[in-house]
Amino acid sequence: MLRWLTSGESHGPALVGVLEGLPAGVEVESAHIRDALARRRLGYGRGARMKFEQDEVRILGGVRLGESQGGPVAIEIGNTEWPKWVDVMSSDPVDDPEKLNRARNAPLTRPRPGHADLVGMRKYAFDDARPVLERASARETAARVALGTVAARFLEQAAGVRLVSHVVGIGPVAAPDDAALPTPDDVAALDADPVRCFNATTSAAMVAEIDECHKDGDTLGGVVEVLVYGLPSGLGSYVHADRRLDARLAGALMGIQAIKGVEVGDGFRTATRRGSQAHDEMERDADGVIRRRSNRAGGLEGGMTNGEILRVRAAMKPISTVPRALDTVDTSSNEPAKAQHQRSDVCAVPPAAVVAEAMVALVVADALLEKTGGDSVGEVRRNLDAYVASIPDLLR
Ligand SMILES: Cc1cc2nc3c(=O)[nH]c(=O)nc-3n(C[C@H](O)[C@H](O)[C@H](O)COP(=O)(O)O)c2cc1C
Ligand SMILES: C=C(O[C@@H]1CC(C(=O)O)=C[C@@H](OP(=O)(O)O)[C@H]1O)C(=O)O
Repeated sequence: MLRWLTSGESHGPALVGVLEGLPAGVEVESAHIRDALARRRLGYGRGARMKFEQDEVRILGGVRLGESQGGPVAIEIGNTEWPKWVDVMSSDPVDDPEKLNRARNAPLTRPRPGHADLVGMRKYAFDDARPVLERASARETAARVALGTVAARFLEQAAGVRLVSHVVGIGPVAAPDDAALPTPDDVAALDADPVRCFNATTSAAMVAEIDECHKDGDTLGGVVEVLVYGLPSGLGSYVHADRRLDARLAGALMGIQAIKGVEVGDGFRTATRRGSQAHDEMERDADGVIRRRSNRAGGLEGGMTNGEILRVRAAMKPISTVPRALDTVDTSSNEPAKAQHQRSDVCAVPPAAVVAEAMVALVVADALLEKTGGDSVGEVRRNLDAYVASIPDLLR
């Protein structure tokens, strides 16, 4: 079983992620994590913070000489902006009140509709939204991307499984339904696209939409898709609700800040079709292997992978820190007010795709280990090969 946890605040000294249950022998170095974190910072429409803040990666445990050792992997992501926040975000009490008497520490009492501010203040009995937004912030997703990178490396090395994430919609601009799917060979091109979109015409329209929205003092959401190539049949299970891989993927994706919907395969579009047009008909190929003529199911049937490309989508709502601020109530005076706004992303859909990819990697790596067991990459690979060789119709 693969378990993971993150800790840390948006303006704290560092985030920390811990991944427990990873087999020994996964080749992973801090440079791999640094590269993945750099991909999470990409994306047209991100706010000023992405330009000046840097991630500082340190693997603290579980990896020796570039290989996982079987123990929990702990990764620290330091924040170069920490010196500005040393007093306001100090974990120990600050003796000198002057140090806290700064604008940066002024209580935030104008909660943003759509953010965690108001309910977080009520629930944890704060009279300031600062501690709420510090932990609700998607800065935390940097730790998830770090852990997901380790999971993805495990998947590739143990099973040849590779992931791709891309953006299929920003606001009203959507990639055509019949657009070609990007493959793992297209990842460099996706990283180079300003909005992580595989279709040049759609990408240009998305950039224009972000520009328009920025001009209007508004924000945008969108839809991301994660594809997983090379999965064997039979990860997950139909036998109980909490073992269904579709349910586990949906939970993991919904756990990302601002994700409000998840689709598996053609998802909601499938609900509009007749059965004859909704499923993936089977046939035997020349080698006797049972293949599908289509992949509307997105590689999942009965809560299990079916050997086709896994395809899941997640819908992100528009950023709630709207520059042209929304109406709220000041919790210190109870008077009507405009919601707090200093700066914000206009659109964070491209980084959300990278975060979604990390979450899918963690869930799929967990499901692979559940199927194969194994304490080392070699043992996982042997067990997987033996299982695949035993599937009757694959005739191996
Ligand atoms: C990559 C990423 C970047 C985000 N950037 C911002 C931002 O700059 N401003 C903002 O208000 N919300 C941003 N969000 C969304 C908030 O974190 C999220 O709306 C908030 O935590 C409340 O959670 P909920 O939307 O799931 O209800 C971002 C989310 C992601 C995934
Ligand atoms: C820092 C990151 O994203 C932040 C997520 C976020 C939020 O409310 O979720 C709000 C913004 O931070 P601030 O309000 O300080 O400008 C984003 O920059 C990051 O992704 O690394």
